[in-house]
Amino acid sequence: MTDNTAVADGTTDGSASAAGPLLSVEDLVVEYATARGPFKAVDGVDFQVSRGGSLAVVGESGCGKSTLARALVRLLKPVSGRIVLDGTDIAALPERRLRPLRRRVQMVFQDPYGSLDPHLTAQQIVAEPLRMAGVSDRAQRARRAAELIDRVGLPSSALERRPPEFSGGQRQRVGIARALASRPDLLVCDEATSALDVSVQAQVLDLLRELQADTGIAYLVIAHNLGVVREISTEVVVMRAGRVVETGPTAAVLASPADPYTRALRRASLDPTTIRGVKPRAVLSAVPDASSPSSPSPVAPASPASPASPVSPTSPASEGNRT
Ligand SMILES: Nc1ncnc2c1ncn2[C@@H]1O[C@H](COP(=O)(O)OP(=O)(O)OP(=O)(O)O)[C@@H](O)[C@H]1O
Repeated sequence: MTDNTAVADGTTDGSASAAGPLLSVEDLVVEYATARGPFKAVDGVDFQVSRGGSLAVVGESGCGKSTLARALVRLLKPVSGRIVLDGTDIAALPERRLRPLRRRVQMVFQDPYGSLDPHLTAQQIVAEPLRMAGVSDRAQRARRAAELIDRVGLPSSALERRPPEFSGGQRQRVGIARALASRPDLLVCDEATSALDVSVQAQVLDLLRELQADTGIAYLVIAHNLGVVREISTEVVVMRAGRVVETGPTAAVLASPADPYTRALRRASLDPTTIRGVKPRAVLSAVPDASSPSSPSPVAPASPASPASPVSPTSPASEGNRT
């Protein structure tokens, strides 16, 4: 990377070819090894994200959203299916060939308290991906980190502060700056605002929208809050028990959902007893699942008594957090 400005403002480097979707997910299956055998947390999922587009994946707790997100950044290795990033299927690429592509898809995590190293300054946190990307000049890295911190709306004094000295919203801004450092084409935001107060949530969503307008970065937003989905996405994928039950333009799907499960999600998100858009599982699990009529309560997680490591040889622990 040699273009300081582009790195600093998060713009993509133009290496993506212009034709076709940025990301195409095809018949993706991700399993966990459990005491009772392999468990399909993501079961034949298909969707596409256009260049500069914004797609939300929505569904109640346990439907497989985070598993999907982690597979997309290859913190988990799918058992089958394709993840075609700008023409290259990364689903099964060995780490050596994956490494140069990792910078193009970055992730912002839900927990702004746990996803940043508390011992590092914001400058070190944001500069680290630059070092990994081969920017060897320390002064150059520091300059770019300062530009990114400014870009996400934090004062320059933030550079010398450590995560415990920030509020949740400020930490999430540092996480976004870190994710932008490698000039990704796609940001996967896994419940990136759900740990934040409503007003702070709105500020972070505003920031994400501004960044997209300025840079053309694409978003894949994992959310259970339909308010967030409305705010940030133009396309939506509704997941239930590892499968896609409905997909389409966000406005149309939320205005008149075709699937009973989406209707139940929408009702739940409007219900005052809903906690941050999540209805207690019992209500949603009452919606019959057309795809598996024999299972009366398919929304209930088929999670094992004792979750085991993923089936894939490439576990999150072994691949680590690349952002
Ligand atoms: N390490 C694991 N081993 C076995 N099963 C797992 C493991 N991690 C998740 N699961 C199961 O996989 C399913 C999908 O989990 P996942 O975390 O992807 O759901 P989610 O939709 O992101 O939920 P939430 O919104 O609560 O984060 C759940 O049934 C969960 O219990």
